[in-house]
Amino acid sequence: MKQAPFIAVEGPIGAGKTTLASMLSTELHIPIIKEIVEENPFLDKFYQNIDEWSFQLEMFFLCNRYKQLEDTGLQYIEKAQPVISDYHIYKNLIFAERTLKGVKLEKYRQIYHLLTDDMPKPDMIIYIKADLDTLLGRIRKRARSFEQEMDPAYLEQLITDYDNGIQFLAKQAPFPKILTVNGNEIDFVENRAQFEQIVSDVKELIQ
Ligand SMILES: Nc1ncnc2c1ncn2[C@@H]1O[C@H](COP(=O)(O)OP(=O)(O)OP(=O)(O)O)[C@@H](O)[C@H]1O
Ligand SMILES: Nc1nc(=O)c2ncn([C@H]3C[C@H](O)[C@@H](CO)O3)c2[nH]1
Repeated sequence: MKQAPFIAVEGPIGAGKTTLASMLSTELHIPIIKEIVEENPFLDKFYQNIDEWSFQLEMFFLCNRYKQLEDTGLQYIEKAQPVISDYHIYKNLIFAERTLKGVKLEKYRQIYHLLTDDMPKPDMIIYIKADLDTLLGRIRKRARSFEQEMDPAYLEQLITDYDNGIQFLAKQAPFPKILTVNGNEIDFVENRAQFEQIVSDVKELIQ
């Protein structure tokens, strides 16, 4: 593993990615790249009508993340500086494969590969796994209005899609190290010892 790792925190909606990435960034003194959520003009509409708004939403996420990844490459990776992100670019495809169909999915796949195949990829993924009840509880607690009517079946499918997606990524160059965190049982927010165990696992993997 490199001395200046590119770490991505992943997991389905509400798993705790931003929370854990922020805590690790502070603890390890590594700059963080965070997903932009509030300025997204399509999320609200998407949750009201997925079929109608999915292409616009997926393209919006892809363009934003492409720009962030481009900047991350220039500011950190090319200068051999460590960085942590609260997502992996591959999540675009995980979601798009679930929300798009037919010609739009095919067009999206082509654009996704064109934009991202030659971009830097994380060398470590912290994968927060959590079951449906845990995620629904966290989404409720966070209380973003547009997420409150989310269909549990959509979230349940994404849990499986994430398992498959992370397994796929583990086999792709640069063969990222995967640290799986049990988000049902490990409360890195309230339990300091559990958070410190994650920090220690991360340090061991990035040595
Ligand atoms: N391990 C945990 N124990 C208890 N609460 C948690 C834990 N992880 C996250 N939370 C809480 O759950 C909510 C969701 O966390 P967060 O916003 O970090 O999730 P996320 O994975 O980044 O979500 P999204 O997929 O929407 O970007 C927050 O209110 C956070 O405080
Ligand atoms: N459809 C879709 N595609 C994505 O790439 C994507 N990334 C995040 N999200 C949703 C999850 C949270 O509600 C909210 C904040 O993460 O946005 C996405 N939804």
